[in-house]
Amino acid sequence: MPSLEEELFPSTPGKFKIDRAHAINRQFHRCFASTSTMFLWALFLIALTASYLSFQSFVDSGSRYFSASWGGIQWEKQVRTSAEIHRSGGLSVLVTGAAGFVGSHVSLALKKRGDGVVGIDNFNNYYDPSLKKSRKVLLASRNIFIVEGDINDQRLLAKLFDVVAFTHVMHLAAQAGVRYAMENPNSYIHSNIAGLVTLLEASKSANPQPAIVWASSSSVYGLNDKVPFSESDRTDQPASLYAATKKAGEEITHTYNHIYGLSVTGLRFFTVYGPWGRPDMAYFSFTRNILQGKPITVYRGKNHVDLARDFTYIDDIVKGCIGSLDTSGKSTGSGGKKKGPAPYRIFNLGNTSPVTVPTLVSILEKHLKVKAKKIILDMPGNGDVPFTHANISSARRELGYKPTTDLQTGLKKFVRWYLSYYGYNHGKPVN
Ligand SMILES: O=C(O)[C@H]1O[C@H](OP(=O)(O)OP(=O)(O)OC[C@H]2O[C@@H](n3ccc(=O)[nH]c3=O)[C@H](O)[C@@H]2O)[C@H](O)[C@@H](O)[C@@H]1O
Repeated sequence: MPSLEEELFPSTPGKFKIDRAHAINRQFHRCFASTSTMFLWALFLIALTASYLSFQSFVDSGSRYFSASWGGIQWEKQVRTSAEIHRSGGLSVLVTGAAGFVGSHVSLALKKRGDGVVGIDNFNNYYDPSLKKSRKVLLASRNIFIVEGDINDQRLLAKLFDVVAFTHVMHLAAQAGVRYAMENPNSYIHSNIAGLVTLLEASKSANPQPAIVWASSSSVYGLNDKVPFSESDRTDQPASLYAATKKAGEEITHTYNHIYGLSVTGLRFFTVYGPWGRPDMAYFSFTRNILQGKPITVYRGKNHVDLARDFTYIDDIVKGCIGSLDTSGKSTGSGGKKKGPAPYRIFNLGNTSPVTVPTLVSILEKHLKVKAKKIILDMPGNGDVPFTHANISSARRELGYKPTTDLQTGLKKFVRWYLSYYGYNHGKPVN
C-alpha cells in the first residue's frame, strides 16, 4: 500500500496511474455539478483569499513593529551606559549624525574627556554607508553607542529624552553637499527642515530642556562679495537649495529660542576636511581619482578666476564645537513653556586663510606623489559660490576658538589616513 506522501508526490514522474487520475476527475465533476455549488465554492474562495490577505498585512505591520531597531530593556541599558558622565561637571550629549564626519569626531572628543555621549544616525546612502559603519565600530570601541534611527522619528526622540536627561544636543545630522541639491531637493527638506523641527519639538518638550548646538554652513553667505564674511553680514542671497535650508534652520531655531526658551548656538562651518571625511567632497574625491589615474574636474570662476575656500581642519572644528557646548548657557523652559530669555548665538568656524582649488590639487599631488589629470571647466550654475573667507573674531572671543592647522598639514594627515584606510588601489580592480 503506497503511503500518502507517495500518492501525492510520486517519486518517478509519470508514475501517477491513469485510472486513478480518471477516478479523481469523476469526483471533481460530481462536486461542481450544479451552478449553486460552484457559486458557494467561489464565495468560499473569495472569503479565504480576503482573510489570507488581511492576516498577511497584520503579520507585516507586526513584524515591522517588532523588528524596529530600537527599544527594549537591553537597548535602554546601552543608551544609559553610553550617556554616563565620567568627570565632575561633565555633559551628557545627544549627538545627531554621530556616524557622520564631524559627528564621529565630536563624539570621540567628548567621550575622551569624560562626557556622556549617545549618537543617533540613519546611515543613509548619500555616500558609502560602509564608511559610516566603520566610524560606528570605531565609536563602539570607545563605548559610544549610536542608535540607528532618523531624527524625523518623533517616538524615538521622545524615548531617548525619556531615558536620558541630556544636558546638550549636538545636532550634526543633515543632508550635506551643495551641488547634490539639484539632484535630490527633497532630501534637504527631509533632513534639514523637517528633521530639524522634529528634533526641536522633542528638545523643547524635554524636561530638562537641553541646550542646542547645531551645524549651519558658510554657504548662507551665498553671493556676498564683502570679505571676510562676518556673522552680521546679510544672508538672504543663497546660491543653492542646500544653503537655503541652512539659512531656514537659523530662522527656525530662532523661533524655538524665542517661544520656548531653548538655548541655541548655530555654527557656520567653512568647508571642513580631514581624516574619516566625506567622500563627496572635492579633496576626498580628488584623492581617489588621482590615485586611480582618473581625471579630476577643477572648476574655475568668472573671468577665469580660481575658486577659493576657507578650508578648515576637522580638529579645529571639533574644538569650536566643544567650546560652543561648554559656553552655551542653559535653556530656560520646561514642559514646553518658556521661563525667561535664553542665549541665541551664531558663529563662523573657519580657518581665515582661503586657498584656491588648484592649490588644493597641487598639495594633494605633492602628498600623493602622483600628478593629477586635470580637466578645467567653467563653474556650472549649480549652487557653487566663487569663494569663502571667515571672520572668526566672535568665535575667538566667546569660544576661545583658534584654528591651528593649515591646509598643507591637514591634507598630509588626511592622505595618511586615506592610504591606511583604503590603500593605494582603492576602487581599482586588483590583478
Ligand atoms: O562649508 C560649507 O559651507 C560647505 O562646504 C562644503 O561645500 P564646498 O565648499 O562646495 O566643498 P566641496 O564640495 O569640497 O568643493 C570645494 C571646492 O572645490 C570645487 N570643486 C568641487 C568638485 C569638483 O569636482 N571640482 C571642483 O573644482 C568646488 O567648486 C569648490 O570651490 C560642503 O560640501 C558643504 O556641506 C558645506 O556646508
